[in-house]
Amino acid sequence: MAEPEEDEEDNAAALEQLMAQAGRALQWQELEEQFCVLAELGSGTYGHVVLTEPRDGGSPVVLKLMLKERTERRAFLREYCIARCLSGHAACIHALPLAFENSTHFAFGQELAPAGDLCNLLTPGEGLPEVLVKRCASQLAEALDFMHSRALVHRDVKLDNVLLFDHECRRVKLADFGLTRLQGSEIGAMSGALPYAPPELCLLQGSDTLELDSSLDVWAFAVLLFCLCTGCFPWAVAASPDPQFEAFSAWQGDTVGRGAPESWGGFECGAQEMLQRLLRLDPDRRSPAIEVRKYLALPWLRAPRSRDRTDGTDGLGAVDGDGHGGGDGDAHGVVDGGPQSPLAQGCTGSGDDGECGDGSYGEGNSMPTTPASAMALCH
Ligand SMILES: Nc1ncnc2c1ncn2[C@@H]1O[C@H](COP(=O)(O)OP(=O)(O)OP(=O)(O)O)[C@@H](O)[C@H]1O
Repeated sequence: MAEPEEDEEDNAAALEQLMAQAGRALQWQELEEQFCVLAELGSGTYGHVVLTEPRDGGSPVVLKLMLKERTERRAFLREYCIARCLSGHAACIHALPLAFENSTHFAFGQELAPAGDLCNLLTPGEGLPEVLVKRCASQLAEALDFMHSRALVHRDVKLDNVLLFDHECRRVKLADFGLTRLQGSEIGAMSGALPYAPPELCLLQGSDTLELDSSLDVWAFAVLLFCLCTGCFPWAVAASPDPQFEAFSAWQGDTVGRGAPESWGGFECGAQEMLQRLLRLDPDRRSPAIEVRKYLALPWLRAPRSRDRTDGTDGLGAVDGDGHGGGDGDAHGVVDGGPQSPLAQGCTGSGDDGECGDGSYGEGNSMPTTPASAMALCH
């Protein structure tokens, strides 16, 4: 059997080979000559994502345009090749065999996710109905399991990078493989602390590095699930002296069973256990993402909201007329500390001891605003 280092070298060599092939095949093409740009779907650090119509007919195509002045050729080829490799999975966005460059941009084609991303759907401070959260959880777990089985670590699991094909989350896909790297790669400290980053990454300083592992995605996935359930981040940063993170760490290490911190009180026992296992402080002890499947049949949230079905079955009840679950259509909302919903109340709990199994969390719980919940959920 091959040693892990040999596997890593083989994977790295295979990716290099794909990138070299893609680089040789890359054509020079002016965007406007071939495509009519219909709309901008999003923009990020490296460029824009636009909906286009090919001038010679055919279905609309999404193009991810990356500014050459901000994108190295290798980085573009890596993202394109990884996206193509993952295209075979139902829960990974499908990248088309279409890539080109011109004087200003690199570009590659993708299928259209007609309902935008998870930021469109989430009402800050409120969270989604449990049935929708579970649909997202199960599909994203499959996507991550697929990536991790191929030694790829996404490294940017967040609400903005989960694309929707309908407003009921029956089909969601993981996207944006710009930061994806092979397991075992050395990664450095981040410039800005992100709420999705695990403690081992938040601890890195200066020129410290970390060997990339799938457990990093698992942590971010669990933070994303918390956001979907509550409309709040569990903490601003997974490091001291963040008070929410410190309370969570104490709970994780608690041997005397003092119960969940306030912000975890709205989760049912099974969901608390699941999230604790995905958020083990020691990355070696973190569960794989696919473990969420074991918890899908259990209830996750204690305070059912009026727009939730109480039986937790797969027939979604009322979602607003626009299908956005009560949002105002602004894709990038902010948790503003204003009036909180019952789910958000469930998020910080009742101030009760948070013990599992007492079923004492109702809709009347007070919801203190926390620094973490006052952060922008999406960018
Ligand atoms: N295939 C698609 N269909 C519909 N919308 C899309 C698609 N791809 C991307 N978008 C939209 O564009 C946004 C930015 O896309 P993407 O994350 O790939 O770009 P990025 O430049 O890597 O962004 P960031 O720097 O924030 O990571 C997404 O959050 C989403 O709203």
